[in-house]
Amino acid sequence: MTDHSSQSNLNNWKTANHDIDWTINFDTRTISGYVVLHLENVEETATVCLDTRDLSIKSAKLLSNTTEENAKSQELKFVLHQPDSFKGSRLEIALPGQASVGSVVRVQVNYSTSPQCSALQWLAPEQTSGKHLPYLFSQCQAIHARSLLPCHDSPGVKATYSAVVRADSRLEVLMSAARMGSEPDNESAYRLHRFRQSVPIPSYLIALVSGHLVSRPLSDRCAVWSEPEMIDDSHWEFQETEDMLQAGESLCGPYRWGRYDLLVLPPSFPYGGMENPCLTFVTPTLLAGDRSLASVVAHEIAHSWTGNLVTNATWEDFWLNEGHTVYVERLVCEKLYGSPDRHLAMLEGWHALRDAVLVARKPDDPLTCLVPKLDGVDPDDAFSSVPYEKGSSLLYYIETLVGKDAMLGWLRAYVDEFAGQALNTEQWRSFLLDFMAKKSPEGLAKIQANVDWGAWFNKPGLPPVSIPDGLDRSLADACTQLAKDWLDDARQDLSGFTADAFAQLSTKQKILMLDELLHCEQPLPHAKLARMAQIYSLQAVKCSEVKFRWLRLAAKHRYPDAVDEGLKFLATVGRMKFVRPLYRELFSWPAAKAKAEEHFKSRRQFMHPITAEMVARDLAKA
Ligand SMILES: CC/C=C\C/C=C\C[C@@H](O)/C=C/C=C/C=C\[C@@H](O)CCCC(=O)O
Ligand SMILES: [Zn+2]
Repeated sequence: MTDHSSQSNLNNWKTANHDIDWTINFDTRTISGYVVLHLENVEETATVCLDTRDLSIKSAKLLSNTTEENAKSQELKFVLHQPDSFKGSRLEIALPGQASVGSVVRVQVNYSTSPQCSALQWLAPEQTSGKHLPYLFSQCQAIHARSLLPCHDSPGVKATYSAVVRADSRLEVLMSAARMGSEPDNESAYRLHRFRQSVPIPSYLIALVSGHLVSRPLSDRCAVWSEPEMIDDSHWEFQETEDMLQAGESLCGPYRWGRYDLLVLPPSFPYGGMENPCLTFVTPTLLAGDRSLASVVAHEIAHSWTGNLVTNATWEDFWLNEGHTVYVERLVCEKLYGSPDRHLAMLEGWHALRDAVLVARKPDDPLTCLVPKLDGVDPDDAFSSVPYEKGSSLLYYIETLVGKDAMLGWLRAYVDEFAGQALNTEQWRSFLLDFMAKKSPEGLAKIQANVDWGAWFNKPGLPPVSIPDGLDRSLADACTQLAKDWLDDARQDLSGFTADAFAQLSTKQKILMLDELLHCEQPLPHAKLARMAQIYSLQAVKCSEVKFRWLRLAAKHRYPDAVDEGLKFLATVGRMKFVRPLYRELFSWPAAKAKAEEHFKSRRQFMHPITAEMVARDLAKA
């Protein structure tokens, strides 16, 4: 298997387990310690080559298989190669001799991270809600784990892990693993925390957080964690978590991870959610006050099967993780909120796909293929809504061909077949066709007659089938009509527009209505924007998704208030889904560019390193 995003010799070894020992130093903003890799040779070699980025390697040792002999463990020679433009530096460790197939070695690497570690954001107390203790959190997907520990940093490599983490005794420490207790550290003023992840996971799912954290139970197996200041709102917002988990189990089988906890992070967290096993990380922008954005939790729950159990072998097959997870997310939400909600979500998703393909990129951009070539491409640069929405559209299209019962039967069989494994798109297609041949020959015939695999997998731009054409629009029509009224009304007098038409829409409908306006090329005069802002109170709206769309719409039509309002919003959120499009719109507006550039440069030090890097790349292209 070739993973263009890794420089390790992962094909020579099977990684069984990582033993991690970390000490967190908030003063130097580094983590120091070691990792022991338990490796079984699968192809003869005399080296262990690992992915690293910005790590300071102290030593490498070959551990004996008995603890008594460890004292005599053998120092190993190593070379840390020059860094690649985005893959980091290969760590080449020389073994004392050729390792033969089937032999097992335990290699310990002692190292420390850099303050510039791309997987970590260090927050000073003033950047937290509580303002009196520091905070640290990780984000490893796609290829940032290598800045946290030397490893075979590829999603096709799955291993268990154990961890011992020492930290300031005033702080909690959590990981993407079961908590195995904590105690005062004998040798320091730190507290020592123990963790165990017994389900093999890829390195991108290793996660760490340390801060002033408290928790509230949501069910026997679910809790929500956050800083004390956010725990009440978080506990209310995510009350549906256990229901979503049970809905996921009814679709995909038993939940295999033990606990399902949620962590609500500080505003700088770059994504809506991250499916770290046992401890999903979510952005505080989900705290809408009406549970309207809880579908992100349904998404992260769905990853417990599609992505975390059944995993893309490389990042070129990212749609296997995200397309399936969006498809399952919307089936989960259908069980909680009904079928019209599922179709409304698919219509909203189609807007996101159009935006990704026609606005953020160009329709012929090879990175808008469902299965892009990533040789020489940083996965962070390739990231977009395409694998999520073109991928889930393909699955929904197949459902319309074979019927929902056959599709749900396939989904469960797919999870059962590939749980614990990683696969690529060709393996996915083979399994689908084999399953249908056995269970639904008529469905197979429809797939073979209608699905143009080459167009779906390898053609840039929108898919060959327009999904919205066949959807239930019962919740969408009011949104589309209101948007059309604003666009088509030629009167000077706008008093006919009242607050009620918008107020009676649900939050999800308001989001769709604003997307209809946003993705229309018709001009929107400033008088209309001013009337809309006034009667819909858009400057004061709490829901981040509504607020973002309003600001983007206003900036797109060069409405002057959008500059200061937009920059004020950008100073409060770190979610790239909002930050990048809004900065891009302001960077593209000649009258606003200098102010937006200055704003970014002044904010950069407080931003997550991934977000800061991606906005800098957007600015360079502006
Ligand atoms: C074709 C793309 C190939 C590889 C990209 C893989 C990872 C990209 C890296 O940037 C990590 C992405 C992590 C995403 C985490 C959560 C998302 O599911 C949600 C993003 C949108 C949101 O904020 O809601
Ligand atoms: Zn996802």
